[in-house]
Amino acid sequence: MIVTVTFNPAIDKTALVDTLVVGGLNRLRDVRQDAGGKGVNVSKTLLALGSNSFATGFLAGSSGRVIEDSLDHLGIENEFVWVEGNTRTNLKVLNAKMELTELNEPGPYVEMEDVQALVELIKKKADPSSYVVLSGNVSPGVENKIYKEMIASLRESGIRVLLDADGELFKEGIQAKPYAIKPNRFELAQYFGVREPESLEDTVMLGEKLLNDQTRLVVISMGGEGALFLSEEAFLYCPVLPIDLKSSVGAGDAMVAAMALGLENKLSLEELAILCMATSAGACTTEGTQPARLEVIEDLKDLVQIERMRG
Ligand SMILES: Nc1ncnc2c1ncn2[C@@H]1O[C@H](COP(=O)(O)OP(=O)(O)O)[C@@H](O)[C@H]1O
Ligand SMILES: O=P(O)(O)OC[C@H]1O[C@](O)(COP(=O)(O)O)[C@@H](O)[C@@H]1O
Repeated sequence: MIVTVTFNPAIDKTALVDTLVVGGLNRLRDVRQDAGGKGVNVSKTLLALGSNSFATGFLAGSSGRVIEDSLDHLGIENEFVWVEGNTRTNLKVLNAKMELTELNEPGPYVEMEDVQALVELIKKKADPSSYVVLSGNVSPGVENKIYKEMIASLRESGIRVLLDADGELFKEGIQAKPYAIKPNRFELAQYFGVREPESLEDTVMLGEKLLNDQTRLVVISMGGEGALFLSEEAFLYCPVLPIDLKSSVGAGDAMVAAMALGLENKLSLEELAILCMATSAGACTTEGTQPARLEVIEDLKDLVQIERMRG
């Protein structure tokens, strides 16, 4: 069973504008809403891939109900800890050049006792065969060391964690050596306090420093430049797939879903890379944060190219 944990879910509002004017009036078109937040998107993608998951985290107010209803409607098993306030709405604006501007709200306040309730819920659902996906930002009130503490505590119960976070959450979380991680190139550089590496070799050099006796899989996503897959088995580079881009929001989450499924199904690194590339490219072919249909993902798999950098 894959358990997805979203501390700070969101209703994702995606809209188009010809040119985004900072400090001026912008009239949005093609506005659409999706139940989102990183873990929620991972669960939705897993469903598209034909896999069940259990979605949990924090929800609040009427926006929280919208997300819960959406998961129920899709048939995704879920149980959230309910807190005061209202789940956030995040605005994603794409201009005519398909450049994305994201405006993410902070989300409702969460007390430490709510975090305790969440940890108990996760432990009730997960067992040593489970992968727990910890992804995204946390709500105000939650400390940056939370993922680090949760990874350590889940490990005591034999549960493996896949971490997808940025900034301090990532920095702290890494210290507890999660089983798998998916930084993008910016997050990787931020972690090491360096400028974004330009070459694949330099990116690999940073990424391999994060592999260790417990962190067995490092996937570095590079947006329109593809992704790197590092494990003790091999180091692989996959160039980006040629697709008709609709929205890249949720592409990272799609990749995380494919990683979790690949690990659960014990795929080889090469098979896992193919699934990740096809699933994330598929997410880019849909509007908003919707995952692609399984047939689309299957077709995209044929386009994946793999360059072996080591192993
Ligand atoms: N324009 C694109 N065309 C095809 N695939 C893409 C595109 N943008 C992203 N992807 C795929 O999605 C993956 C994750 O995207 P990325 O933007 O790196 O994630 P994140 O949102 O986590 O930063 C990429 O590694 C790539 O496989
Ligand atoms: O928790 P954060 O870091 O604020 O990110 C939340 C946002 O990320 C998303 O999950 C999309 O993430 P990706 O584009 O990285 O896949 C949106 O659904 C959501 O609004």
